[in-house]
Amino acid sequence: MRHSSDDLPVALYSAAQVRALDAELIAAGTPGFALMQRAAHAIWRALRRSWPDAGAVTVLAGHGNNAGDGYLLAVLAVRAGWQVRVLAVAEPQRLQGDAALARDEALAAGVEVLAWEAGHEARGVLVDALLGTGLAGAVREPYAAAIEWMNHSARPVLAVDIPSGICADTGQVLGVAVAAQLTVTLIGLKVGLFVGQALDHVGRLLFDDLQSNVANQSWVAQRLAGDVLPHLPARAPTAHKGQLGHVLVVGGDHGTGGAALLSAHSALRSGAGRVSLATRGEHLAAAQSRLPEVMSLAVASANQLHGLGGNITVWVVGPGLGQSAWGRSLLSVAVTAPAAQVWDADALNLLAEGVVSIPPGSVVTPHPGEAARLLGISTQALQADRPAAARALAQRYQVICVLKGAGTLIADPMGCLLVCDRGDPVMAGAGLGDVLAGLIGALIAQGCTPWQAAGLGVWLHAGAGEYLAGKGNGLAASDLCDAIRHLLQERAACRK
Ligand SMILES: NC(=O)C1=CN([C@@H]2O[C@H](COP(=O)(O)OP(=O)(O)OC[C@H]3O[C@@H](n4cnc5c(N)ncnc54)[C@H](O)[C@@H]3O)[C@@H](O)[C@H]2O)[C@H](O)CC1
Ligand SMILES: [K+]
Repeated sequence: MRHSSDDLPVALYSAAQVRALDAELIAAGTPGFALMQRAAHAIWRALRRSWPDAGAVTVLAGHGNNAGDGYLLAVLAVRAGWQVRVLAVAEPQRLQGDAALARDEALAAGVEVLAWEAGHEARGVLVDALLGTGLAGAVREPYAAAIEWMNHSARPVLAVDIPSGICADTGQVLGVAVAAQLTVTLIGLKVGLFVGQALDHVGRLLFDDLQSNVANQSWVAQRLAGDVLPHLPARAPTAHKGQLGHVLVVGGDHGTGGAALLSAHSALRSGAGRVSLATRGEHLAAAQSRLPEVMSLAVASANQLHGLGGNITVWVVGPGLGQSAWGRSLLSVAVTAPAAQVWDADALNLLAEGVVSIPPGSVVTPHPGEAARLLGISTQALQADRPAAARALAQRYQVICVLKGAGTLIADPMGCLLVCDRGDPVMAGAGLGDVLAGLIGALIAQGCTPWQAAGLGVWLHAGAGEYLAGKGNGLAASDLCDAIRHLLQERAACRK
């Protein structure tokens, strides 16, 4: 699944911030019940547009305001002549405030309200109004059983605000979560809709701000949207390679030369003026025949690398580097170089071991396993709160951290966070990280700051994956390079 992100805003909020926005709106004179009515209208519009001929809807209702939205939706559906049933997972008498008013309105409108039981038939479109931003801790019974029931119903599911069971801050499944075809989220986009396991649960995403005008509020993260990313400076007619940076890729120990070659290929195709590769001698013949444009050097010891330093703009260190004495010694030269640094793969494993310190302001591109090692936590703990992990890494090492995986995150040491909502499962394959590291290096070489290069690089990389997804699985990492080149050209063309 992917989100339909074209017309979504870029600002992402925490659950607490959305609750605060909600409270501010109410304090400013819009009654909570009016917001709930607007929410119901937004959900009903989305439901009718997505399933115009369904004719029947079953609302699964909890006992918070998320349920209130569901009860008012039921009113709209029954008025439109649809068959409507609310299955109340918590006793309807537990509802309070606006949610209780919504329940009363539904009963007055003639909506059938029954206590949920596993034996009920699932009719029409299922509306998940069990748990929203008020979810706290692992989903308890009978909510968990009702969520399983929905997931096994083989009916289309529309989630109100957020699929029940997904944490609005981290995107993690808290025990069990609704797998929706469509989520209609309200007031502000929650960061948890875009990261972690949420990507398997949200389905298509629609947004309605309920006219809350949240644009000026502070947010916790931003969607990585094409229109806020930098463009590479246009090349002057007299441009020459010396102005477009020199990327040095360092890596490729015994048996892992392909990773370094992929990074170098990627840097070349992404427009770096010059690309060099420092690798084991055994990879030289392959490098020279596959990438004749790249200056490939056999490096047996750290001393040989010292001599290269002077004219390099960006070091991309780590693809296939290994963790032997050879890799360690090359990495210890890299840290002394007066140039930008992009560290990937084994450079990060060596960093986690404390072999070297990384220069502040560098870019690191860990996958979850590498990131967990850097933080000294389990991969499971890391995945449970990816935004927090990306921020912690950026702060601990004073670097730009690109935490890879579906919903790649980019964090800086100040706590700024970007979330990539592009990409495709065809990208789950070997070598794609090597391509990303080379791409980010090439963007820095051409004048982007490390932060800009990380954002633009992740966006182009994921966009290239989407672009090639139609061709099916079996994507080779090197295929991405031409697609990235094409997308870079498209961005340049848009600008004219
Ligand atoms: N005017 C408004 O307030 C609007 C709210 N909107 C919707 O409201 C929800 C948020 O509502 P809230 O009442 O804060 O919380 P929930 O409905 O998500 O649920 C809280 C309810 O659930 C119980 N609970 C919490 N954790 C668990 C758990 N792990 N297992 C089982 N039960 C749990 C808890 O006891 C609470 O009573 C928001 O998402 C919107 O959908 C609208 O946006 C309109 C305006
Ligand atoms: K929900």
